[in-house]
Amino acid sequence: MAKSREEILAEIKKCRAADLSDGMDALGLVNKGSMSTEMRPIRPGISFAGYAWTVRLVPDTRTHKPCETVEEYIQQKNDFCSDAYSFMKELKAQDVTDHVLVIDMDGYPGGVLGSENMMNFHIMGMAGAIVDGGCRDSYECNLQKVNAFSTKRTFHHVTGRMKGDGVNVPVSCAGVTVEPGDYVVADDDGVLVIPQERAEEVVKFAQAILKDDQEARKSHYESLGYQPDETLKRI
Ligand SMILES: O=C([O-])CC(=O)C(=O)O
Ligand SMILES: [Mg+2]
Repeated sequence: MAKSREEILAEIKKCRAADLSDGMDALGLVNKGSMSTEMRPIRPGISFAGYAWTVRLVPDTRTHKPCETVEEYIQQKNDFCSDAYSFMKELKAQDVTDHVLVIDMDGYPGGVLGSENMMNFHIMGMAGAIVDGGCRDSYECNLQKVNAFSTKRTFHHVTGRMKGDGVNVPVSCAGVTVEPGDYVVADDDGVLVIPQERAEEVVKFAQAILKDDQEARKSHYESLGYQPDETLKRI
């Protein structure tokens, strides 16, 4: 009997991106879901997996007007925000537990992810966020231990630079086409996207690869007198 999405995700979470990438190779899906090496975690040690919840942003043709008052600036920023962050309305209306926000902005260095909204995504139960674009407020994001990957780090705001162009549509993120609901796996090695229709098979190979690796590494730990750690008990 085919496994449920929840069962598949639970199994994916136990594997490393490396095992799942090997599983993709085993099916002939070589390099198919591999995001570009520019896509990096904002600090070492972040690892998560979940269902893709996609957003596409495109360049905004309007530009910032010089403002004379703070009120004028805030008004302008809010107008731009309602376009760039129009996806927030849909996000808030849905159960996005265990989902990964995948934002395609074609590598533009606008800071769509920041220390405020990343905490908001965490509160909503999202596994993490990935952007082919910018993350800002890096110091606070790391202090708060939020799960962000990006191809750029920046101080730029996204507003007035990008605007919404669709949610839960197929997107192209760091070289990979991501369909809503695909499995997104992120760890220190990078980001891998597993097509939902092949995930169960990928996991089968990945588990066998991981099991072999655990056994080999366990015996190396013994030879070197290392204490076993959690990486020997993933499955
Ligand atoms: O304010 C924004 O839109 C982006 C940002 O810096 C944050 O979420 O902290
Ligand atoms: Mg901020």
